[in-house]
Amino acid sequence: MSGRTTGLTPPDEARPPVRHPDAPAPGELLGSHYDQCFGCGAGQPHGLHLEARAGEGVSVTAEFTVQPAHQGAPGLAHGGVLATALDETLGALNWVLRVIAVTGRLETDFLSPVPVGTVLHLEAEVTAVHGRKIYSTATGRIGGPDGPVAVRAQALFIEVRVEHFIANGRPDEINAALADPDQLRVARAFEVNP
Ligand SMILES: CCCCCCCC(=O)SCCNC(=O)CCNC(=O)[C@H](O)C(C)(C)COP(=O)(O)OP(=O)(O)OC[C@H]1O[C@@H](n2cnc3c(N)ncnc32)[C@H](O)[C@@H]1OP(=O)(O)O
Repeated sequence: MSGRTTGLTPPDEARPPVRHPDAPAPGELLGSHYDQCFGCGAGQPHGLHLEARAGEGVSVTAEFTVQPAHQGAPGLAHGGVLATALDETLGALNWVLRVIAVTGRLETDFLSPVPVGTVLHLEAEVTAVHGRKIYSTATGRIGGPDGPVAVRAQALFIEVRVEHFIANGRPDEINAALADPDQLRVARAFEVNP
């Protein structure tokens, strides 16, 4: 037994999230955190190419269009792809907090099938922070911000240092990322956080 708490409900001592003073302005396009990311990278031909924007407070919005490569059943999005879209949108909250955090736990509800060709509109917000633990929620709506909710998630992200990636990533990709000035700029943007 590790004694680890696996609940997604913040403890009583958790505090409300704080928008970083240098966070991108509401409406600003956040860009990809990594060109080869399956969720947001332009370098992945069959990836989601999800585009996220900063929202008000500690929130983001995002969109992605379900492609034929994302099918799980004829004409319908794969559930794992939809979970990826939720995960990626939740990960984009890092830009607003200006911390680096990775998914520790992701609980997903699938409310209705999502056909190929759908523009999925996603919203995510941080609800509470406790130490390195970041509690957040996300929803995905069909067609736009007022469309019916098709998927939703509750998540726990854990703050990590950039060394997490250097220590665990495959050397080829790590070395390529370290040699890429754009990638270093993204990493440094988060490291300024006290
Ligand atoms: C750069 C951003 C990219 C964003 C892309 C989209 C998001 C992603 O998909 S990220 C990729 C998927 N996620 C991962 O690869 C993470 C893999 N997991 C890990 O590396 C580690 O388990 C990690 C870093 C999460 C936690 O390990 P570690 O740093 O040793 O922390 P640890 O001490 O175990 O836990 C810290 C706290 O979090 C809690 N915690 C950790 N994992 C979990 C979990 N799965 N469920 C619940 N609680 C957890 C612990 O209980 C502990 O709580 P407390 O402080 O109250 O005791």
